[in-house]
Parts: sequence; structure tokens; C-alpha cells
Amino acid sequence: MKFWQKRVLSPSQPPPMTTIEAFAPAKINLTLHVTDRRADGYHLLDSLVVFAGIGDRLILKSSDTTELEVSGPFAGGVPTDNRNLVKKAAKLMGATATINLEKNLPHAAGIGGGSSDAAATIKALSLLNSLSLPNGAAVLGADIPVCLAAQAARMRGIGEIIEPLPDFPILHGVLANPRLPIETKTIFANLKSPQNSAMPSSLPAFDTSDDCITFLQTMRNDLEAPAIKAQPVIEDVLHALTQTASCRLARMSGSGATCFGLYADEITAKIAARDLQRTHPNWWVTATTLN
Ligand SMILES: C[C@@](CO)(OP(=O)(O)O)[C@H](O)COP(=O)(O)OP(=O)(O)OC[C@H]1O[C@@H](n2ccc(N)nc2=O)[C@H](O)[C@@H]1O
Ligand SMILES: Nc1ncnc2c1ncn2[C@@H]1O[C@H](COP(=O)(O)OP(=O)(O)O)[C@@H](O)[C@H]1O
Repeated sequence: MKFWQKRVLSPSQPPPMTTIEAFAPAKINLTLHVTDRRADGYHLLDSLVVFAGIGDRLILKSSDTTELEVSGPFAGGVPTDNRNLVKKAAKLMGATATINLEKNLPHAAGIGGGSSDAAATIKALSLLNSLSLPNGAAVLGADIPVCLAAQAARMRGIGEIIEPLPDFPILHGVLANPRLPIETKTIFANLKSPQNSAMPSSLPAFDTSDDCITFLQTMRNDLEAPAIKAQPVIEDVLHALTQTASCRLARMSGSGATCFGLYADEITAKIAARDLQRTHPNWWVTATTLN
């Protein structure tokens, strides 16, 4: 018997270690219309969601136990115990792994960092262990279904109804966060009225990014007002984005505090990001694609 045959056939031989890298992009709510509140307190949403070119990065290695190490510029304050959505995702999958999470996104920031990490973990563990994707992943959070889709989509219900928009144009944006965490629950609780108009039942065709921005200008984020009330600096972020050269639209994402500006092209967005970072050195500012 050749040595390699022996290795394959020996039952005492451990399986070869398998490693997978995963990208967890930031989620951006281009619109966020809150249309009603359910009896259980959760709100019905109508939201146009896209994903950024920037995000967290994960490395998962097969292991008999789950260990999580968090590194990166936003590691501080992220729980590494069972409260971390990555660990919750592994538990939901019934799988174990050694996981390194490089936290590049600010947390509690309205850009679904934790949800995107969890969705990336679910997909990576399904590949590592030949498991099918679970149906009930939404138990981990309302943003999990859209983060599993990880593509431009209209999101409705409390987040469980996902309609992918495959031909969505690439937008060029700037993300800006004043480095103040915001608790999603508090912002929903401070909403004046849960009953607001939905987006049009059928969305227009977005042939170009320009078509899309023109449409977005007529839409809203209903959580903007309660978020500004909780953290008035958000108004400064929106104002500063609006003031950048050639900004076509400035709006808050999710429950905040991250806001985004939209621009006609990559170079305009990069110049806006550079200028905004110069005038507000303490904010987190980045230019990115969105789609
Ligand atoms: C607002 C959104 C918009 O995409 O984004 P973020 O600001 O979190 O990024 C999401 O709906 C957030 O999703 P997620 O962060 O997963 O929320 P969950 O953990 O399920 O819920 C946190 C709390 O937010 C409130 N909540 C959340 C979703 C929803 N449709 N209605 C709600 O009222 C509830 O009070 C809930 O207790
Ligand atoms: N992997 C994770 N990354 C970031 N935050 C996490 C993670 N797992 C759990 N959390 C917790 O979830 C909370 C919300 O984080 P995040 O998903 O970034 O915010 P948001 O829902 O506003 O987009 C944080 O305050 C943090 O304590």
C-alpha cells in the first residue's frame, strides 16, 4: 500500500484541516419606510437595501470547539462570548470552528455589521461541513435574511420578505459615522408614528445610477428623526455630507448613526470622502461602491 492510500484509509487519521475566508459587507438601507407596528412590538418595514464594497473579514477553521478572536480597528467593545452573533450563528448551524473576525465596521451603527458577520458565518460553516442553509436564521435578527442574500434587494415584513433586485446599478457613496453607538431598539421606540407610507408597490426600472438617485431623493428613512433626537450629531453628519462637492443625496442608514452620501462617480465620491475626513478627523469616513 502506498503511503497516501494508507493515510486516506486509516480511521485514526484526523480529517485534513479546512479553512475558509468570508467577507461580511456593510448593509446600507438606501430607504427605510416604517409602515406599521405588529402586536409583538416589531415594526413592518419597506426598505431598499444594498451592500458596500467595505466590510468585516472572517477566517474559519474546522475545529472541535468554537473559539472566537476579534481583531481589527473596531474590535474594541465587540463581545467575544456567546452574545456575539458569530457564535450564535455557529450554534444555530450546530457546527464548531475557530473563527477570526477582523472588525472593520463600526458596530451599533445601522450598517448591520453583526448581522452580516452572522450571515457570512452561516454560509462558511455550511460549506465547511456540507450543511444546508437553515430556514430559521431570522431568529438571530431581523437583518439576517437580507444579509444572507447579500445583494441589492427590497426588504419587507419585519425583514423576512426579500425581493432581490439583480440589475441594480452600482452606486458610488461615502459612509460617515460620528463614532457614537446607537441601540436599534431605542430608535424604534422613539418613532412618533409607526404608520407611514410604503414605497410605490412596483419600483421603477433603474437603468442607470442617475435614475436610481432621482428615485431615492423622493423616498425617506423614517428612523432619521428619532435617531437625530437621540443623537443630534447625526444632523451634523447629514449636513456635512450634503455640503461635500456634487453630493446628490445624503441620508441615514438603518437606525443610525452611519449616514451615506451618493455621488455621480467614483472620483467624486473619493474626493468627498477625503474632504469630509479632513474637516471631521474624528469621524469614520470611507468611500465605497454600493449595490
Ligand atoms: C433597523 C434595521 C434596518 O435594516 O437595521 P439596523 O439599524 O439594525 O442596522 C433592522 O431592521 C434591524 O435589524 P436587527 O438589528 O437585526 O434587529 P433585531 O436584533 O431583530 O431587533 C432589535 C430591536 O429592534 C426593533 N425592531 C427591529 C426590526 C424591526 N423590523 N422592528 C423592530 O421594532 C425591536 O425593538 C428589536 O428588539
Ligand atoms: N459580530 C458582531 N459585530 C458587531 N456587533 C456585534 C456582533 N455580535 C454581537 N454584536 C452586538 O450587536 C450590537 C449591534 O451591532 P451591529 O450589528 O453592528 O449594529 P446594527 O444593528 O446597528 O447594524 C452591538 O452593540 C454588539 O454588542
